[in-house]
Amino acid sequence: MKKLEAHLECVRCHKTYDLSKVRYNCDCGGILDLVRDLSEVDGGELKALWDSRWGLKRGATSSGVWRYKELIFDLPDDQIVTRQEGNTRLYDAGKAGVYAGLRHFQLKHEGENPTGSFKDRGMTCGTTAARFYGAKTVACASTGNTSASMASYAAVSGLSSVIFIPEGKIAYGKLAQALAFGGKTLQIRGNFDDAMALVQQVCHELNIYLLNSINPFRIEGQKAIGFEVLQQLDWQVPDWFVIPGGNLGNNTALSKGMKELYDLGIIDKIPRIAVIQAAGSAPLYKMWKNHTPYEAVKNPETIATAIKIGNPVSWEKSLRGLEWCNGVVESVTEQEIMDAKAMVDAAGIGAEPASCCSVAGAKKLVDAGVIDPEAHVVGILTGNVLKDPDAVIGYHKDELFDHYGIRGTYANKPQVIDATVDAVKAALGR
Ligand SMILES: Cc1ncc(COP(=O)(O)O)c(C=O)c1O
Ligand SMILES: N[C@@H](CCOP(=O)(O)O)C(=O)O
Repeated sequence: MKKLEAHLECVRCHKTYDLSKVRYNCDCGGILDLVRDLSEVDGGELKALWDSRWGLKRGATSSGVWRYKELIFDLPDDQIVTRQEGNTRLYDAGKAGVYAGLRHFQLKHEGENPTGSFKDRGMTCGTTAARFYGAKTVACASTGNTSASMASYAAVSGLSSVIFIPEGKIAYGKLAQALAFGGKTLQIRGNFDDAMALVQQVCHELNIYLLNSINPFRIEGQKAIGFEVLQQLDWQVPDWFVIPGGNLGNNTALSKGMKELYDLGIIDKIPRIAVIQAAGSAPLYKMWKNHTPYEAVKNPETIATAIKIGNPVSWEKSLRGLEWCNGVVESVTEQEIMDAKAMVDAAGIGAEPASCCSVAGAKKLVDAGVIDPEAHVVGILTGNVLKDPDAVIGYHKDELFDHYGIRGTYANKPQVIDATVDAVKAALGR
């Protein structure tokens, strides 16, 4: 297969740049996409190549990202930084499907990636790009998962990493990962949006390579979530994808990837995408629902700390993606997130709170008549259940009301009993 040359293109003014220099923004301020000319590509040949790599046991293209490297970042295998990410399972939603009112509901579990979230798909590509550009240090702002992933991939590839997190506002599992993997962790007095603004300034001034999803290589890697779902479905296209939205890189990647497959003739329709935001952190939802200009949310709030983001960097790309796929945006309350999570967890699948916006949102859209109960829907679970144990325990002990107004509707309360058989019998109702 002939290598597809890529360049950067501004989403706002369409000015192009070659890849010789690191760039995240256009001169006009717009953010950049990695673009390839697909007009000469034989989609059938590409699909056959990707299918031939399915199930490979070793080597870079056994990764669920680099299997598709022609449309991700086409480098020789020995230049690729990988932890064999991807290859995550696509589950039947079970109880969570019944809860959402859907007969054909599947959940793609991105929490099964090496560091427990979808970020690994973007990070394998981002750190490969960091090495491509000769960077020594990488940095990110994070609500937790990006930093866990970046710290790991930086350690694997011999780069140092600097992490900017909002102090006290990220889940413990994620903070633990950042520290364990050796990321220099700076806790900012402020929220994620403050950290995001700061890290961009710092990377510019100190010549550090930025690994948030404003980096177009991150988006390319995350496209592989959608590619892999379609390959798992033998290239049958679901009617809908439902995906949580925070900094809005992931839905951007999903829609970009689907559009590319459609342009290549690999799929014959673009699935619709529903982006789900937490009601207290929902700038895209507000804009989309009210047809108003973009406005950041000043003090974003939600128990789903991964998506506690008021000023997402990829909102423009998100809107473009919604147009491509006839998408919708929905918002869900704190109670809806945690009840949906209880269902995902009780189905034996499990995921962190932000992930469960997919299920809460699917239910809401079915109830509203937007998604047909007979539709084939794929929800993306973005992070592992163990990332945020406090949220799980708080819900099941019904201790979240005072702070979040959340009741443990489906709580599985732990019980304290005496160490006697009689006490066990009483507890089991025998
Ligand atoms: C677990 C989890 N789910 C969802 C999201 C939202 O993804 P995005 O920022 O790409 O919209 C994030 C991060 O923002 C996350 O960590
Ligand atoms: N949830 C994210 C927020 C940053 O998102 P990114 O995709 O732009 O890196 C996180 O885990 O930090």
